[in-house]
Amino acid sequence: MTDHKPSKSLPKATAKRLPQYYRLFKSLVEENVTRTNSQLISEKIGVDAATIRRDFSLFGELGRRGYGYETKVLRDFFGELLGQDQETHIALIGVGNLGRALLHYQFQDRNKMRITQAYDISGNPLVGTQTDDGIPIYNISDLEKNVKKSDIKTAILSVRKENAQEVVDTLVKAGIKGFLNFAPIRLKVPSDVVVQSIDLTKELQTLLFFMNDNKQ
Ligand SMILES: NC(=O)c1ccc[n+]([C@@H]2O[C@H](COP(=O)([O-])OP(=O)(O)OC[C@H]3O[C@@H](n4cnc5c(N)ncnc54)[C@H](O)[C@@H]3O)[C@@H](O)[C@H]2O)c1
Repeated sequence: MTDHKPSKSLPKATAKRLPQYYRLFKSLVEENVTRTNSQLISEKIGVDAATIRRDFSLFGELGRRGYGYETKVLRDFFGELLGQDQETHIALIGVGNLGRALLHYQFQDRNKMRITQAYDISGNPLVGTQTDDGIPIYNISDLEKNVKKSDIKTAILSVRKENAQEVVDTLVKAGIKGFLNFAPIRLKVPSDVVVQSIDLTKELQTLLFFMNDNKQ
C-alpha cells in the first residue's frame, strides 16, 4: 500500500492514535474478524467515529463506503507506517533504576521492537555483564564502535537530565536517528533526528487537571 504514505504534516494527535489503530487491527485479525467499520472501531478504542474517519482520510482511500475496512489490509498498512513490518533493534542508555526496569520489559512479545544492547559508565557494576535474557551491558565508550557495526538507529534514554544532552550528542554522532527520552529536559538535536519524550510529571499534572475539571 505504498500509494498511501502519509505526509510529513500529519497532525500530532492523529500520529499518537496510530499505535491504537495498529493494535486494534492486529487483534481483530487474530480474532478472525475480516471486516469492520468506523462505528465498531470507535466502540473498541473509545475514539469517536468522525475522528477515526478523518484520521483515515488523511491516508487516502483506506476503505470503501458501505463496505468498511478490511482488517488485514489495515493491520499491514498501520504496521508498515509504524515500522512493525521489520525488526527494530534498540540501544538503552543508562542502566539505573528506570533503565533496569525497562531492560526487563518484554515489549518484544507482541511487537517487533527489541532492546539488544545497553550502556552505562564504567562506575556501574552492571557494565560488562548481561541480563538473564542475554542483553549485553556495555561501557558507553564502546557505543560509537558498536552502533556503527550494527543496524541500530534507535535509543531509549534513561540517564539523568544533567547527563542527557552530552549523551545525546555522542549518540547522534554515532548515527542514532531517534530517541525515546525519559529525562525531563528538552534535547537539542539536528533536524533529521526525532525525539519522543515521556515526562511522567507532565502526564500526572494533566491527569490532575482532568480530575479537577470533573469535579466542577
Ligand atoms: N526512576 C523513575 O521512576 C523515573 C521515572 C520517570 C523518569 N525518570 C527519569 O529517567 C532518568 C533516569 O532515572 P533513574 O532513576 O533511572 O536514574 P539513575 O541515576 O538511577 O540512573 C541513571 C543511570 O545513567 C547512568 N549514566 C550517567 N551518565 C551516563 C553516560 N554518559 N552514559 C551512559 N549512562 C550514564 C548512571 O550511571 C546511572 O546508572 C532520569 O532523567 C529521571 O528523571 C525516572
